[in-house]
Amino acid sequence: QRDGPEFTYDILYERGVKAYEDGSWYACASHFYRSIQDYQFYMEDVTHCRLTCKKGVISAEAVDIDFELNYYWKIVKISDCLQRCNREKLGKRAETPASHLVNEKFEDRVPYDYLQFCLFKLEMYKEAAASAYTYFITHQDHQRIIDSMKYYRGLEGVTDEDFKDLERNDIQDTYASGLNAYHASDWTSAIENFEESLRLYFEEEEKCRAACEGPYSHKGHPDFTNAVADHFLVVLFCQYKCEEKLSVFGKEFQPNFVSEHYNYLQYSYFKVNDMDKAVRAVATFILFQPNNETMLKNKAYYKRNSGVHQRHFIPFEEAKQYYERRKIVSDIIDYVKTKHALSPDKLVDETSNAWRGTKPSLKEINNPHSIYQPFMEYSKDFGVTIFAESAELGSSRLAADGFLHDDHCRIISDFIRKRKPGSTGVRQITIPEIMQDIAKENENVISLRLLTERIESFQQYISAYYNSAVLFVKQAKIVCREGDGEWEKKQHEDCIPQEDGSCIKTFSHLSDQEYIGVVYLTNVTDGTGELYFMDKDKQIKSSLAPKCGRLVIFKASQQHGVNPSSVNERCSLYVHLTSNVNDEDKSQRQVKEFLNKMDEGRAKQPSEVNNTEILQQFYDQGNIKILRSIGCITFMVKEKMISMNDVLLALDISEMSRHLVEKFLNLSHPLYFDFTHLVCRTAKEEAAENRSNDLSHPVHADNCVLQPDGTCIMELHLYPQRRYSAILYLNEDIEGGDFFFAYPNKTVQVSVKPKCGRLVAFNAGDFHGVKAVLKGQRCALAMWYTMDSSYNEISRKYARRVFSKMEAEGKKRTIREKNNVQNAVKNKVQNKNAGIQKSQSSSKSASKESKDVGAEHTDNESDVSTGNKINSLMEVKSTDKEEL
Ligand SMILES: O=C(O)CCC(=O)C(=O)O
Ligand SMILES: [Fe+2]
Repeated sequence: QRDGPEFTYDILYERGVKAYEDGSWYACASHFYRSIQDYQFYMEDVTHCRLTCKKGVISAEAVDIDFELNYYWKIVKISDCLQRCNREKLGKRAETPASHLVNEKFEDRVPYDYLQFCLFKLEMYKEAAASAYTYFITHQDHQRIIDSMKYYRGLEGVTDEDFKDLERNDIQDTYASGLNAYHASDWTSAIENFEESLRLYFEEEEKCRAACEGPYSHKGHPDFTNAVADHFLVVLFCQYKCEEKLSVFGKEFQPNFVSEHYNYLQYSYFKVNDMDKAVRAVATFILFQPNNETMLKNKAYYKRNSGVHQRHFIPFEEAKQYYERRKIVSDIIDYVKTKHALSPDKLVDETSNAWRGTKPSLKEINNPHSIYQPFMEYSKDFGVTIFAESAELGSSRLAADGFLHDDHCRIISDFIRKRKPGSTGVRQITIPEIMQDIAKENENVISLRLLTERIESFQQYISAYYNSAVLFVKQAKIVCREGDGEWEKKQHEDCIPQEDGSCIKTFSHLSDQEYIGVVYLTNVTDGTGELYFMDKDKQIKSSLAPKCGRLVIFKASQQHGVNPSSVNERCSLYVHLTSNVNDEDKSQRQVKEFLNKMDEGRAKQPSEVNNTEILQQFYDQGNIKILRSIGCITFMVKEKMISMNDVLLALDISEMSRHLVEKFLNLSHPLYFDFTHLVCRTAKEEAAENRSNDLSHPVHADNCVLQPDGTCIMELHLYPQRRYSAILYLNEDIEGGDFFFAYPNKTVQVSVKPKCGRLVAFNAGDFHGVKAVLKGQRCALAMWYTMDSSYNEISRKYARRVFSKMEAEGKKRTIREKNNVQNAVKNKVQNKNAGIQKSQSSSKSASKESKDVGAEHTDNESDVSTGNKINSLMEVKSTDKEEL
């Protein structure tokens, strides 16, 4: 068993991409090199297991029972062997394989494309040329890579030899040596090389076939035989391509690569007077190409002149097996293409040259839905938890929580604020209408991005749940029902309110291929406003209360209704999906195009990570009394619970901290906020004496999960994007609550007392914790920084936008008031104006002040060095803590 690598190829790939995006060329190259190497090791182990298990079991004695039982008995034994072998070879990795999307990237040689660019940036042109060429081998129509290769070739020091296929096996080289020897009439060496190249070929071909036996996810719920056949065919098509993949010489595919060996060999054997083998080589060649005239003439010659008979023409065994195997495989494929009940064009695209990567791979064609399958799994990691399924809700229905965070709910419901209720008291806005609003006011782009991204995720989630290849959005809209009980009920006496905002008298018959997904945007806490499902007799069978982030999925044909809510407003994002592409609402696509344009082609979505999740548990334990994100405090400003200036101050101070950290670490690339929040930890009631060893926040790192053995594992669904952390303390009138850096065994390395204005900054991978707060309330502004701009904290932009709008409205109001009152009492107007101006200017001066403070205090007070990690302590003269 190999020691598992610290990071597996999928993680390294992910990091490589990030480094590439950050312009960290060295990190990019090193991550991609390591990822390619790890992938090769990994695949070697996996195929080794497949081959040895199969050989071991196949050669074991067969039980003399009927064919089928015997066969599956063997399969069971092979599978048992495989599990053991994988566990032994791969250790923990066997349990958490990389997603097949990543594997496809490796199969398709995508890492080499990144690699060539990063190497180019590092001015490693020879290496860049090799990587580019390696990528080119599977992407021969790729203009950009062709241009890059031309460019590299023109550079000084780069020669033809540098353009080598880094993924090549030894077959080509050996074959080339054979050819050279042959042309130099060195028959012995020619024979040696051609025999070796054949041996390598058969070996590689076997490995290639074993590599095809990967996972498969089924469409629908096929019965046993169909499930086996489906998976088998996918494997078989993949295996059939192995010949194409290995029969390459130079950069060209050689159609008769295997049989050509026997052509050369027959002549070489003849030349060294090995008639026995020469005759067998003739027979082998004719097996592959029965109508080849030259070889038939040769055969006649041997018969005539060397006294050999027909019975001597025995093909070589390994070639014969290879040939017969391929013959059966191609018969099966022919059969499937022409006669199989499955639509053959769906099953395989004859012209596709999957391996060369210019067309979608066979797997995609054959199994399009599989890309969605892991999606639900993956969503769990983002906090989407299924809480009711068919058993509780009725068949083909699902409800889950956590699809949106509170911030998201507010941002999305904002779109509908200006809409007036219709005659039934329902407010709604569709995506095209949102687009129109945005076109008019040119704002809300960030919110729109969030909305479309969420709709898309939802669409994938629903597709995954119904195991459907692709579902199209027929309609998406936001629907709000006013919470005012009696009035609503009257409106709906003779019809059944629907989630889409309508109220229907009779159910129309909808296709079974249409689906509805609803995500609630508000909490309805008084037990009203439920969604309910009915059976055929209109009896209510199950119901569900709306709650921000809760999603419900059901078939459109299933009859549902909505109870009016009596107090709270009931808002939801309603998405109607269909399998019929003609019914697709094209505006979804327009929105995407629009966003792409807005983003200068960079259509990356904001982080989906729920940053407050981890701290939530402390919150639940009563340890943390205040936990506020920027989104949350922005909302509080809107609701007039706190003043805008206070929040602006927090934004500015955190911004200043970011600058400080950037400067202190001497970074050449900017840091972006990943997440900012205010945390206050309060002493527990119980006696302080008993708590001296308690921790308020256990030892952890901010971007990886500390393992019992002291290592720290980056989980892609957590926060690997976080590079640095900073905590700005806001008070010191407390006992306990020391921050500390820790050793991997969790013992204290060095501790820091919180103090108003003190900033601790560190590499997000450093271990740290917080000791119990013994007395008082300890408040801090926690900040996490990333170098990946696509994680840039959306709430910060949102807050700025909300505030500037509020300010603009404030100004408008001032002008309006001014005009109105001007004509009446001039003196009063002046006073009023003065008041408003004052508060505005104080907002500006507050933020300006804090910026000046930052400029004065960029120097750090003390350094704490922990090995190769960077920790730093800085003092920031902050304004009064009460301001926050
Ligand atoms: O409040 C502190 O001093 C540290 C908090 C922390 O480490 C975290 O929230 O991840
Ligand atoms: Fe932390």
